[in-house]
Amino acid sequence: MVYIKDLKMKYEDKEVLKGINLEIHKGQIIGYIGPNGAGKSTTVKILLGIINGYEGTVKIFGEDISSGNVNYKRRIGYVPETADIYDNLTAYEYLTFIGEIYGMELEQINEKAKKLMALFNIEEVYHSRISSYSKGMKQKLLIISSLLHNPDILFFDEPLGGLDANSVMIFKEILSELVHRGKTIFYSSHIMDVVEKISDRIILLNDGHIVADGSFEELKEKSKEGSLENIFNQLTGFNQHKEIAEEFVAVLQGV
Ligand SMILES: Nc1ncnc2c1ncn2[C@@H]1O[C@H](COP(=O)(O)OP(=O)(O)OP(=O)(O)O)[C@@H](O)[C@H]1O
Repeated sequence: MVYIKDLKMKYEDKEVLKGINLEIHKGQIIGYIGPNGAGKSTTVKILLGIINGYEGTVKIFGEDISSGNVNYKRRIGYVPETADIYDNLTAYEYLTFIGEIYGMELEQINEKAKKLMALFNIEEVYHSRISSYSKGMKQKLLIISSLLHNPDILFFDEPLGGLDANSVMIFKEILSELVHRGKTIFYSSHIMDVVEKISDRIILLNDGHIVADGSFEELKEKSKEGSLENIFNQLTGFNQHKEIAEEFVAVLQGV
């Protein structure tokens, strides 16, 4: 589904991706993790064709995305880390707009959208302006808009922001149901216990390189660490959380 060969990306002089190689197969949930600023969103944005100027080869559904053919985007769904949602619109208007971009029929969009809003318990705001939504309600709308056109690959960048515990449970079940039906999911997040539980394969990006790639069990065996959080700390060479926290509080107190 996704083929990445020797992917490099620079912003001005700053080298963010330093040669990434990756193949992702159908029906997998990939947990894509790494420290802040490691280049996770950059990778996703390259795959989505949002940013150019990279070096290397990127193929989606077997086709090189630099060919200029953007048809592959019809088969992709995306929940960005931060979304510029048109919040003067109502959900009805927004989802109609998104659905039509993907070539769906108005009636089909409306029927699906209403049902999905109801399943997420936000049907009563279908005709309210998005600006009046809570954070979690907006996030549910974003999730719905990424899935409405039934895409084959899903890119989720920190998708749980603002969701309550019940909705998180529903969302995790949705992911496993989608994967059962042959969808492929690329899931980038800092919430390690969720990544640990849902991912078939975990990829850790650090300093522009992939430093770990395997199932949670494989990573655990290799690094001899317990939780994914511990493995993350070990592989990114981080063990000063206590000292940093103490110093932080000392600075606050003017010690
Ligand atoms: N448009 C841009 N122009 C210049 N530098 C950028 C731009 N976008 C990202 N960067 C830089 O590239 C690096 C990687 O950013 P990116 O957003 O891909 O990281 P990330 O792994 O998703 O981080 P986080 O976990 O904090 O979301 C950062 O140092 C960031 O400052």
